This record gives sequence, structure tokens and C-alpha cells, in this order.
Amino acid sequence: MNSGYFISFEGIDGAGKSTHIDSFCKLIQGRYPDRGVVVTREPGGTALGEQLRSLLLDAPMNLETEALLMFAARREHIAQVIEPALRAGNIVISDRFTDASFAYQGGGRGLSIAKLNDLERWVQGQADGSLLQPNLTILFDLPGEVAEARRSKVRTPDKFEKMDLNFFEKVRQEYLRRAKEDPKRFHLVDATQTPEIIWSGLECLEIKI
Ligand SMILES: Nc1ncnc2c1ncn2[C@@H]1O[C@H](COP(=O)(O)OP(=O)(O)O)[C@@H](O)[C@H]1O
Ligand SMILES: Cc1cn([C@H]2C[C@H](O)[C@@H](COP(=O)(O)OP(=O)(O)O)O2)c(=O)[nH]c1=O
Repeated sequence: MNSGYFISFEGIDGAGKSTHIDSFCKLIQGRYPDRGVVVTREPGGTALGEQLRSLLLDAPMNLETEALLMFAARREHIAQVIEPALRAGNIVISDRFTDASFAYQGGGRGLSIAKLNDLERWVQGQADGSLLQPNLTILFDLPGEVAEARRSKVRTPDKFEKMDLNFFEKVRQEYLRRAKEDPKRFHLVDATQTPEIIWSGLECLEIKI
């Protein structure tokens, strides 16, 4: 049984996750000074996961291969980092988790939801039959074109960021579908707002850890 608390940050590339995640971690650590806060990311979070991340963000590959590698990195991440941290009562904050696979490999690239459900069950299945899921997912939501305009100002695009607007609209719609399916887990942020307004919303967010 986990005594920890698991939070994920999600959204299309350029939605503003990186802008807010460090301050959010500090906010949580300040609220819970006696709890460990583990900050991590996907794909990545372990030595093997970071190697897989380099491949995944760079090398073109078959869609099933991409999904399997995302979930392989996730399995390692769960086994090495997430589960031990939660078992020890820590708060884990991950920059992306499985919703990203449903959104990018499923919504964006078209992998069937049935296959993603199978992988999720395989990789996140618990001894009691439940799935390891974040307790809270903060989803930064905004139109693809706004995110694209923000990204183009500041970044050399990686493999995913080179995808067109239609891809990102499909990714966004899949995120929103999942949020609608599980409204208790998701907190939606209107990421078209200014960083100041977004931050004050995060500061006011009631989190029962
Ligand atoms: N609310 C916002 N309004 C305008 N620009 C923003 C906002 N949030 C982030 N940005 C800018 O957009 C770009 C992408 O933000 P970033 O946080 O790196 O996105 P992500 O991590 O979700 O890909 C950065 O240049 C950042 O300064
Ligand atoms: C976790 C995960 C990420 N991704 C993609 C989304 C992003 O385009 C990319 C890496 O995410 P991210 O860490 O947000 O990139 P950056 O820090 O450069 O903004 O990987 C998937 O396609 N599937 C997944 O399961």
C-alpha cells in the first residue's frame, strides 16, 4: 500500500509545463516540509530511461516500437524511482506520465486505445489488480497554434515538436478526452492565460496529500 502522493504535469509541447514545474515543486515542499519531494520526468527518470529518451526524441521509428519503448522506460521508472518513493511516503512530481502515451502515440499517431490499455495494464498493474496512476494530473491546455508560436520563438524542435498543427490538435483532444473521463484526477489549466494568472491558480489549488 502506498503512503505517498503522485502528481503528473501534462500538456502539448509549449503549453508551459517547464515554466511552472520548479516553482510548483518548491510550493509543495514548502507546504509539506517533512515529506520528501521527488521530481522526475518521462521519458526518462532513470539512467536507462534517459538513454531511451534520447532515442525516442531523435530517431524516427515504427509506431508500435515507439509505444513499447515509452512503456519500457516507464516500467524502469516505476520500478526504480516511483514505487520506492511512494512506498517511503514521498511526494512524486513527474513531468509527464502515461496520459502522454495515450495523447501522443494514441491521439497524435493513431495507436489503438486497446493496445495502449494493454500496455498500461502490463506496466502499471498492481498486485491488487488496480493500476498505478497519479493522484493528481495538472493538464496545461491550449490550442496547438498558440503552443507552436511559443515554441518557435525559443527552441530547436525535437522529433515530436516537428509534427504539424493537426498532430498537436489530435494530441490535445486525446488529453481532453482523458480529462473528461477522469475529472477527479485531472486539474485543467487554461494555458492561454498569462504565467502570473496560471501561477496564482496553482498556488490556490487545494491538494489533499
Ligand atoms: N502562459 C504563458 N504565456 C506566454 N508564454 C508562455 C507562457 N507559459 C510559457 N510561456 C513561454 O512559452 C515557451 C514554452 O514554455 P515551456 O514552459 O517551455 O513549455 P513546455 O514545457 O510545456 O513545453 C517558453 O518560451 C515560455 O517562456
Ligand atoms: C512520456 C511521453 C512523452 N512523449 C513525448 C512528448 C514530448 O514531445 C516529448 C518529451 O516531452 P518533454 O519532456 O515535455 O519535452 P521538453 O522538456 O523538451 O519540453 O516526448 C510521448 O510522445 N509519449 C510519452 O509517453
